[in-house]
Amino acid sequence: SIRNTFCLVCQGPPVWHKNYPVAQGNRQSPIDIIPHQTSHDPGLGPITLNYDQCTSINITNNGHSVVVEFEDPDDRSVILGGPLDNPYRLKQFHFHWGGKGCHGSEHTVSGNSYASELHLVHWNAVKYKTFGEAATAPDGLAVLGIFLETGDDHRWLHMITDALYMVKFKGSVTDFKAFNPKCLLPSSLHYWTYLGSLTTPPLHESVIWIVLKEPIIVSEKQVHVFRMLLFTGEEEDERIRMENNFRPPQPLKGRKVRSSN
Ligand SMILES: Cc1cc(C)[n+](CCc2c[nH]cn2)c(C)c1
Ligand SMILES: [Zn+2]
Repeated sequence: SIRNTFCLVCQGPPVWHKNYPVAQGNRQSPIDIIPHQTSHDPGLGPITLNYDQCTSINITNNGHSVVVEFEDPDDRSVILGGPLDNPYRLKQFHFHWGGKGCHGSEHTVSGNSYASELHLVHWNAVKYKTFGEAATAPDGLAVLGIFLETGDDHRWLHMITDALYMVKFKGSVTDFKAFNPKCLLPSSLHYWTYLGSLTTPPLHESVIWIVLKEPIIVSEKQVHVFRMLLFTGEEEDERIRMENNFRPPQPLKGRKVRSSN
């Protein structure tokens, strides 16, 4: 298919460094996590997710992923504890996935990738006035990463996949109220944490990553629904299936990955 030559993201990771030199920086994400090389830090407490008052707004296809956005005028839904010095406000969550039979997580574990990866994006509203400002600060964002492994149907993921039919085209959006992402968490909140970045341009090195060790189980059929989405807009004559929207692992550059107990 003719690559959308104007969309840098669509030309993929190898060319991003030309417009975003930080792509070759010292704290880029994702990374390959090698469990026995992580350092267990007894000072690293548990994370807490206070999502019970969260207010989801809508679900949208932004041409790179499918995103559920939240109201964030106050600390109604925050992540706290673990490596974080402040509560971080939930802003949005989205997914990364592969193509048919190809896995699509961003982080890998000992070189192994999962079918998909869910990112819950939070920002430090104690230190920064806006999400945009926080997204450029070294301690501005906290992203909770959750692996999706294929197996049985996930009883709540249907709420998301049923909505995908409404946002097939890039630029489409539909209401998505009263969804609490707590239903997408695994039973254990044990995690790995390290300092990293956004995984698509502008690739800001502003993310404290918290990656849960335990994946959630979803069915291949449910992952396949994500591949029905399109990178392209309704008005474009070329229809390009949204898949493989993950960045491959980046050099660790001497960073420490810490492990909760
Ligand atoms: C300001 C900002 C810009 C972008 C492209 N993103 C998405 C990049 C991304 C998706 N998954 C990991 N990083 C975020 C989260 C914030
Ligand atoms: Zn992401």
